[in-house]
Amino acid sequence: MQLGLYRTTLAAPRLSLVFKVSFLGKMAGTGMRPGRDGNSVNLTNNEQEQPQSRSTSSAAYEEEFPPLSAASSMPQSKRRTRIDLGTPCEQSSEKDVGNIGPPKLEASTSTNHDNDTQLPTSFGKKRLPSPSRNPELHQTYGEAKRSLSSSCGAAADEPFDICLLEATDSSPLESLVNEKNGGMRVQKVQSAEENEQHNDHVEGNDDVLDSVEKNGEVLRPGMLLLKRYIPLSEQVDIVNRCRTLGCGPGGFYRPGFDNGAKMRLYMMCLGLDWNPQTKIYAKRRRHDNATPPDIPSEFSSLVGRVLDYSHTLIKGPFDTINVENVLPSMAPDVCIVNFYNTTGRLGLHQDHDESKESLVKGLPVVSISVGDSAEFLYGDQRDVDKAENVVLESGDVLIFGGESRHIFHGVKRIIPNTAPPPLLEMTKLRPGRLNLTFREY
Ligand SMILES: O=C(O)CCC(=O)C(=O)O
Ligand SMILES: [Fe+2]
Repeated sequence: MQLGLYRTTLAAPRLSLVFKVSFLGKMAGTGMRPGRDGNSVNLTNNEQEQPQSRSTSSAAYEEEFPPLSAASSMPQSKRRTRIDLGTPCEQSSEKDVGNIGPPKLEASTSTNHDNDTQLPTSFGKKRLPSPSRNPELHQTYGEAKRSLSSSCGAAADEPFDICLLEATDSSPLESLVNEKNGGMRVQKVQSAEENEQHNDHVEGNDDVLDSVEKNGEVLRPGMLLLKRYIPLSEQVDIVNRCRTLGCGPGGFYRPGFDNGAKMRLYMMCLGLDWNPQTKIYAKRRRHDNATPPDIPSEFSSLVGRVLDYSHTLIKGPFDTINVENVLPSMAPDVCIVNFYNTTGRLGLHQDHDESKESLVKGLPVVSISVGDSAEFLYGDQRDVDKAENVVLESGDVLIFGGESRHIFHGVKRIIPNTAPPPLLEMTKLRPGRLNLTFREY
């Protein structure tokens, strides 16, 4: 793969550009295709679904857990305990982490779309707390023992708390700023606009919170990586906001499958819910009928800035290029927020459950990483051995749209202890990685 041909770098705010772009003529939304099976479903008013569904292989999202029925017929020594089911990230060996291809126990990929038109059979009935929602089982680390003061996640059947302790107010942030600036008080940047404005004027300022040495790189046509795009202050805001939303209705949960498999991550959707089992977007969650929280306006404006910046990168000195053909703009109405423990991962998959119109236009996915770094794989096929590997660090933004909208991608592993220490200090984010992917349905 001649990625070098596509590389473009832009270090901001110095705006030093190195263009080696030879691909710009071949965009214009070509090569786009809708979902593979094009199945559509008509959903009841109760769920108010968007009428589009496609079948991604469920296997990409599942981990290698046997169905519960299979587990009960296993020898005791091989059975997974209740703890296993709740915390595979902590309990399972990492030997197979490198293999994120098709799981050894291939799950059924057939989706019963008839069922998708119904409310879940459990609707209206009291559910027993599932192991995956028992906070005890998430307590991986020594610190977690002390997390009982956490504002959520301390009682059964409450959402997963991505932070270990009560979130702190702005005082530690300010004290850190004071420390780093020799006692000079720096106002915490609040809004996205203020933040941008601030970033434009911090050249030479090595303040740990807001100094960014942004580096943009075009990985492929329509696929860009913006290194360290998000300043620390904004990363803190993102964690705090996700934490608060994640503790409320429609917050973080650990998606599972009918066969007993569980994803190796915690998920929360904003705007619309995406169900990893049915691959369907809906206004309510299937498992608990909760309505996903709205996307905070700060998040939406961040996505707008990211796309504007990406367009600047793509355009470079070539005024004649229509950047919309290379990377169309979009207004996100969906955000899938994933939290990966340090042994979390996500198999290679395509994001192609959005509307046919969105996919045909190549409306981009904007992916934001906060916390521990991840080894991220991407490629043309669902083949780990042929995939490119890039490390996504805290504050990085990855965009894939246009010709790259259907790229296979996944998270091979989380690299422990790589989150910026001040971020952890200020947010008490658990060990692991927060990822937000914005899309327009
Ligand atoms: O965590 C990531 O970087 C990728 C997440 C992703 O691919 C998804 O949520 O569809
Ligand atoms: Fe994805």
